[in-house]
Amino acid sequence: MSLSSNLMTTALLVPALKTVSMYLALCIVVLLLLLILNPERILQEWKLRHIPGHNPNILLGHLPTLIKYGSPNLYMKLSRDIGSVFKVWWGRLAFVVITDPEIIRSVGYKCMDRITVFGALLEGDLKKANDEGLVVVKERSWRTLHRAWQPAFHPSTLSGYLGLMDQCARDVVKLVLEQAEQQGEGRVDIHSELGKMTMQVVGTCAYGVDFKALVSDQKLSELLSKAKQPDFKNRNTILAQDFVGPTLTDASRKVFRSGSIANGSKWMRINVLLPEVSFLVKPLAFLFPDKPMKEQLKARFDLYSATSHLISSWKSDQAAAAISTGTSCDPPSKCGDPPSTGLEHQVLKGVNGGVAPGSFLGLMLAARDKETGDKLTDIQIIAQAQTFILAGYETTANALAFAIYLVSTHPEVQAKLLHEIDTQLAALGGPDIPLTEEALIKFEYTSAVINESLRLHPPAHVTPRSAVENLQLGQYSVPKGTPILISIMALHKDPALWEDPEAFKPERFMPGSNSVKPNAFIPFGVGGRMCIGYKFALQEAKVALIRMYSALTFALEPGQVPLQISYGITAGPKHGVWVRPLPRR
Ligand code: HEM
Repeated sequence: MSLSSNLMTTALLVPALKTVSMYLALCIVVLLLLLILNPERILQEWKLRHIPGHNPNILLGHLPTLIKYGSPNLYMKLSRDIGSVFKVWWGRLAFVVITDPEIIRSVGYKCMDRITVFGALLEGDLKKANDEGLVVVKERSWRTLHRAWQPAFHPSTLSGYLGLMDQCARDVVKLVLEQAEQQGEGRVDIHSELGKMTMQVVGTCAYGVDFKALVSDQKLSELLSKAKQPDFKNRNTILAQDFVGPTLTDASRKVFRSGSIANGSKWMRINVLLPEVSFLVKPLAFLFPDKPMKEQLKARFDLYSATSHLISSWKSDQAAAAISTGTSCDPPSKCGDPPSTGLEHQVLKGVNGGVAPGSFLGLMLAARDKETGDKLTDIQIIAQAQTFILAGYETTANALAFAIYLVSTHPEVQAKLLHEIDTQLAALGGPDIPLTEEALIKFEYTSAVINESLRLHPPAHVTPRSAVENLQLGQYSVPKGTPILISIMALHKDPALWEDPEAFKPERFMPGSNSVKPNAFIPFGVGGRMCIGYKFALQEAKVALIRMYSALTFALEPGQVPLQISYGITAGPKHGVWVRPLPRR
């Protein structure tokens, strides 16, 4: 091309480019103006104008501070600076945060729906399996589902879980020693090992099959890599036997890791910042997923497919059993029903030959709507099974890891704990005696240690609600639909409610102490939507501490005080809790 034609092209192109960039700049300005002047945002700001709060950035709200300091730390600061009702902007959406015990109680009882604006970016069945689980579901379906869940936490069912919990706690002691010896030069991340234990417990209770989650890291990665080989012979049978536990442990961990605003996909943050253009953000996120988004989708997919695989195996086992016993199987869909309902459900073989009570899955398959008599749909069942695992695994593992961290940094507490465990076990007949419900009641200091850890480090540090009607929050009124956040952490560390709130003092929770004010301690939430699994979690945590401290103490590896915590959907140790297990016997 000659020089003159080059010059001509440039002369034509430059003004054209200038026009395009001016046009683009104009579009951006208009978009920004539309976002800033967004009527919904302005209306929300107007309706909540009387609620105190720090001035937000016009586009980002308080997001940078929330991410930098961790949301509960900001709520605690604002609660001290402003009072027990204040406004925080998560990007372009204002939440009213409450930290007063009476206001929290009244909201907990009145408001039965959670607001779920920070849900993962999901589509199709993965979205349904998330949205129809008991934690997320709206009030109307919640009642039916809540009724279906209840028998799983009936006192008689809970005592049936004791043998399994006890066996898993003994097994984790062995595993911790093995891991420390073989792979960690004497050190081990106790948080990770406890995660395997809680997964083994919830998984086995949920499905009634040995979850094989309590394995070494090396074995876990071997199993996972085998699970990924598509042409593995008899994959289906082997999956249920060997891969489900490890696959679900790995997937659940990743759901939490990449599911938070701070550590999750940039698309999630954009979605929070620009809810007005969510219809654009979602398809873009699926077209150009970043690493955390890919991790989240893969983990959700694994969780979904492993769960639905187990449900179909469960159904075909039931069908086979029905045929072999000559039970009617007509229509064929009836074969999917579990053999019994309610509390008299089937007793299944649990971990290591121990007896686990009837599985949660069995309950879900047996559940019928009280009014319509309808069964739960397959997707509803998958959603509940998935919820059981997600809600019960990470929370309890975090609670136990925090307890071990706190005990290891407080020798005087450790001495009292060891004394109680040794004396009570000796009185019961020796360290290997199986634990019963009556026996557990006697471990009062162990319970106090768990409660005080849950006060200082509540794994679920916040719980959301949506105002069911125009509400009065102390001196402030808020309109129907206002998103509300109950800050459990701020309540648990309120200096007006707790003497020396940052100190670890299990004595506060000992019988006879009057240090715990009414409604000031709510690690499991409050009202109708309080944690349905709290007794299960407390029983599991107590058995685990008794078995672990009966056999071991833990020396904290240097450089971990104060412990770094990551605040996402739950609060958990950011880099684990690294300890040297020291055998006591
Ligand atoms: C230390 C362990 C645990 C902690 C700290 C914890 C904490 C919580 C909190 C704070 C809530 C929200 C309550 C509210 O909004 O008022 C909740 C809800 C829930 N938790 Fe837990 N939880 C734990 C263990 C478990 C276990 C073991 C399970 C089941 C196996 C479970 C299942 C659930 C379910 C299904 C909900 C939703 C209840 C509903 O909306 O009706 N949790 N949990």
